[in-house]
This record gives sequence, structure tokens and C-alpha cells, in this order.
Amino acid sequence: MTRIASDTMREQLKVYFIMGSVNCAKPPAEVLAEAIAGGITLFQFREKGSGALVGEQKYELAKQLQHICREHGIPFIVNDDVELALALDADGVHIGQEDEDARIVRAKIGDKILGVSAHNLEEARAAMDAGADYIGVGPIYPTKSKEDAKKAQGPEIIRLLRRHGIAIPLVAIGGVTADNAGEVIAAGADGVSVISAIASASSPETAARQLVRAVQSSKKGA
Ligand SMILES: Cc1ncc(COP(=O)(O)OP(=O)(O)O)c(N)n1
Ligand SMILES: Cc1nc(C(=O)O)sc1CCOP(=O)(O)O
Ligand SMILES: [Mg+2]
Repeated sequence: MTRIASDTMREQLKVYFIMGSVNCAKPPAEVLAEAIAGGITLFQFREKGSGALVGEQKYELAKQLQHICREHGIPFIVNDDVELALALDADGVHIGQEDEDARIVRAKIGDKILGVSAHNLEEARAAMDAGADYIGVGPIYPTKSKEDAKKAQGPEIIRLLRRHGIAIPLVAIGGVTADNAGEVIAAGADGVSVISAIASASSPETAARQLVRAVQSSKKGA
């Protein structure tokens, strides 16, 4: 295996859906299958928050969702839990500033995809140096999906990172919807990462399709 190429990573980040059982009003497998039908390009299993599954139940749900992703060629990323990612032979791991050190995680996962959260230039540079394949920047807009989210920074944070030479694949997260996705792409993000815009939608398929359209039309206009 070799590390993912930057251009491939950028493509996969276009519409990056994140979800766990607590985010879904209907069975997670149904939500994921619909989101895939709508055109999502990457999936992150994030089993976190009040009521989240643990132990065997968490493992079984992860396995079920990974199977759905595999059937459709969608890479499967695990949030926070490096040991789970290794046990499942997932495609990658996403970690934040409060999680295990990025260099240690890179050493553990070899060439699997490594995503790291960054909230400012210093963190973005450190993530690049530690071997991140992409950075997740947020929250861009206010979000209710992360209990300990920081203050929303707006799309300007993406412009700032790009202006200061952060050239690696970058995905915007936090309060992103089909209505504001275009402005984060215009600011320099390669893609958008969402929980509620898809998981809370009455039709996850339609919601995903609207996000795909918004991202694509903003890229065409660039
Ligand atoms: C794509 C992406 N970007 C950012 C995050 C947030 O990660 P983190 O700061 O570790 O917070 P938790 O998601 O673990 O609560 C993410 N998960 N994905
Ligand atoms: C998981 C996560 N990380 C964030 C960050 O700022 O790092 S914001 C966030 C939640 C995103 O959910 P929604 O699309 O529903 O706003
Ligand atoms: Mg984390």
C-alpha cells in the first residue's frame, strides 16, 4: 500500500458524510445507504455523544456500515478510535487536537488515510508535518452536532490557511448545508463535511444530492 495521492484525496473529500447511531432518526444502515445513493464521496463512522454505542455493539455497527461502504466503493474512516480502525482494517482514521498524537497515529496506521482537525494556522502546519493526508477545519458555522465545538470562524479561516501556504487537502466542517457549501468551496476548501445536513434530513439521498450539486457548481465557477 502507498499513501493516498493528494488529488485522489481532494476528490474523496467533496461530500464527506459523518455519522453515528445518535445522529440518526432511522436505522444508521438505511441513512448511510441513502446518502451513498445521493452521491457522498467519503464516510466517517463517529459513534460519539450521549447514548452512543460502546464495546461489541459499536464494533458490530461499524462492521455493518463498513460493509455498505465497501459494496459501493466509498472509503470508510473511523473517528478517534485507532484500535477499532485497525481491527476493522478501515481505510483511515480521523483524530483531533484532543486525541492521540498525530505522529503516533501515523506510525500505527501506516499508509491508511490520516485526517487531523485544525482550528488555526499553527495546528494546520503541525498536522501537515505529522503526516496528515487531509485536515478538517471547523466549525465554520454554528453546529449542534458536537458538544464541545469551538466558536464558529466562518469561511475566512479557510482563506487564511490557503493564503499562508496550507496546500494539503482540506475539508470544511460545522453547520455546513447545501445553502452555504458554495461559499466554503469558494474560500478554498476541497470539500464539505456534514452530519446533520444529511443524517437529520427527511431524505438523506436528496440532501446528499443537493450537497453534491452545490459543491460541483461552486468548483465549476472557480
Ligand atoms: C472531517 C472532520 N473534521 C473535524 C472533525 C472533528 O474532530 P475532533 O476535533 O477530534 O472532534 P470529534 O469529532 O472527535 O468530536 C471530524 N470528526 N471530522
Ligand atoms: C464533528 C464536528 N467537528 C467539528 C469541528 O469544528 O471540528 S464541527 C462537527 C459537527 C458537524 O456537524 P454538523 O454538520 O451537523 O454541523
Ligand atoms: Mg476526535
